[in-house]
Amino acid sequence: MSVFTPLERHELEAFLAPYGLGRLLEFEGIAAGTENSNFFVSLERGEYVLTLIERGPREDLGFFIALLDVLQQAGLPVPYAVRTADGQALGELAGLPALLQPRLPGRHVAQPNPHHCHAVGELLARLHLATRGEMIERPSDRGLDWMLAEGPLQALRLDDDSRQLLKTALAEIVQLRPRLAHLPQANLHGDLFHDNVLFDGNRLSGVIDFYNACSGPMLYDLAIAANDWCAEPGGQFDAQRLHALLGGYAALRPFSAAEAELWPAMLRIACVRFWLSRLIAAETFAGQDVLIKNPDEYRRLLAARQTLDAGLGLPFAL
Ligand SMILES: Nc1ncnc2c1ncn2[C@@H]1O[C@H](COP(=O)(O)OP(=O)(O)OP(=O)(O)O)[C@@H](O)[C@H]1O
Ligand SMILES: N[C@@H](CCO)C(=O)O
Repeated sequence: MSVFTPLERHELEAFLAPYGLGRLLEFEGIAAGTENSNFFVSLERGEYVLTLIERGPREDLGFFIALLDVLQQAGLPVPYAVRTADGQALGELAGLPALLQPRLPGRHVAQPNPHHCHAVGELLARLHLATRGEMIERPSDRGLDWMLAEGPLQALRLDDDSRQLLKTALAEIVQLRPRLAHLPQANLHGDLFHDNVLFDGNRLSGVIDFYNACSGPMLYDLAIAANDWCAEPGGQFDAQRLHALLGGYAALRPFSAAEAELWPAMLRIACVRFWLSRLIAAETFAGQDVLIKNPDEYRRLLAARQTLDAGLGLPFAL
């Protein structure tokens, strides 16, 4: 399971004392997740999730805390940082930065349907609208520069067809880069997969795992979500789910003409990002007891995105 840093009860109790939330009743490592160590923590005064941040520089944590405060104030169901009695959001446990957040209700959906996709589209639009006015700058550490640096290295490990597929996609990124920089921007979730959203019945009750959040083109966030929420196992889009996601989004934030034009390319870029990160994770954690997601799924998605079926473009382009 993906608890990289196990905790002893006594060290957790010492960490939790300044929050003033009562005695520790129970805690349990969470198997899901691939990047950080997470624990469900039951305290006398409520249910929480403790995250030990395993990846990324500590100075970025101020960004996550500030962004989640903005989103919580905008009414989004997010895991903002609970403060200690003297106002500290960020602690340290087992030598790692540590955050305590409310445990959000609901469960992950294994098989998203159009209703779920519509709700995710709306949620993403609300997230973008809440931040576009006063976007908090943070370039993604897995942005275009990273793709162009890592892509050629990972290409060396691939078979001929896959290498060609990746190289074509990287060349497209180089060519489109100046236009991508002019797309409308906001803060992005950056990883809005179905294992990062909770539903309580039909109600979207939580969005979690903001550790890939950044600032950037809003269209990129939508492409990441579309690739995960609306694809068939072979990589092709399910038209009903895709229309539901895009419709839910566009009802709150209509698309621009430039976004409509760049949509097919943005879907491919979002495939490259996760194909590469999964290839790297598979290599880094090979043989370890850590959840490793299949890189090949994103090779298939990228191959399927070489052409976009008529009717699957952005529906409400201006
Ligand atoms: N605030 C929360 N409320 C309820 N459940 C949560 C919360 N935070 C995390 N979880 C649970 O813990 C699991 C792992 O958390 P998360 O996805 O943040 O881990 P990660 O290692 O950072 O992720 P990923 O692999 O998605 O990048 C989630 O799938 C969810 O079930
Ligand atoms: N959601 C990512 C893992 C975390 O970045 C993936 O499915 O590859």
